[in-house]
Amino acid sequence: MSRAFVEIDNVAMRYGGVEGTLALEGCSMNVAEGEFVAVVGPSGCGKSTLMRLVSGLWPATDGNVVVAGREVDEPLSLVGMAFQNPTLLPWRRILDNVMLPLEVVPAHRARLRRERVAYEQKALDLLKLVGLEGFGAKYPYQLSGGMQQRTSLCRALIHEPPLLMLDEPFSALDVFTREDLWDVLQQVWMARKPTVILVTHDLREAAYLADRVLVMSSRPGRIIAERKVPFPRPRTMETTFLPEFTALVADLRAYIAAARRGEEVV
Ligand SMILES: Nc1ncnc2c1ncn2[C@@H]1O[C@H](COP(=O)(O)OP(=O)(O)OP(=O)(O)O)[C@@H](O)[C@H]1O
Repeated sequence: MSRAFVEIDNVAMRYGGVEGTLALEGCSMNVAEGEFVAVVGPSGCGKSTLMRLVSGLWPATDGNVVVAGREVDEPLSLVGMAFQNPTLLPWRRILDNVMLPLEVVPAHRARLRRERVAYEQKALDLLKLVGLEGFGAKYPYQLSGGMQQRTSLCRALIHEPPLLMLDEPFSALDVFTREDLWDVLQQVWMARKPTVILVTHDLREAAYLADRVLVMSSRPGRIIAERKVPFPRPRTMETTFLPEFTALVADLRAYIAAARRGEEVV
């Protein structure tokens, strides 16, 4: 970990003009290159908004967002995204949905033409990793919501982006599948060390996966607390039974409860 890869400086975001909803205000945070950061906070505090600004999907109303040393003013190509709503293209098979970033990101397009078979194998390997072996030829409507969410995780990973933006990527999954996918993500992070920003409501998930957990205030959202996560990797289910893990989750829960009441967090 070294220089900041993502720099968010005093950002505000208001939807719908001057009378609209102020989602973020005075929001600042840095994420180092190769760091795994989780963002937690009360419902509606602006977490998804923050993700959209960093990914370049929306411009900030005020303040600066810099990624890899460049002001973000258009959708980023170095990012892999998996959001709450998987938004798969219904007319494309699962394998073709996973391969979509390779067709969209210019650096991969030419290589895809030359090395289609190798890329397809990589997509199939990813599908296998998330438990979707044999589903590559299906269409999204033939898969459950959770399976579509897993597909969207594969799509976020296929082009090995240096920045992963994950907005509740596991929220539609049952607890066992979710915990399996924590390990998949942990494995991917340990192997490649992408910079990751994960938004989640699941405080165990944040503590299991992240190097650092940032807590947001109620809307308008800003970062009001941070906790480093000290547990060595690979973390396992045993880690989650440690008293220190339980204490960390309890602290995060208390921060969010205070934020919901509008209290300052120390
Ligand atoms: N496209 C939009 N147009 C207008 N208002 C919006 C839009 N998107 C979000 N908002 C508003 O901005 C605020 C923050 O929303 P956002 O989705 O970023 O919160 P969140 O923390 O991700 O919520 P949750 O935890 O419930 O997923 C909310 O009041 C929401 O209604």
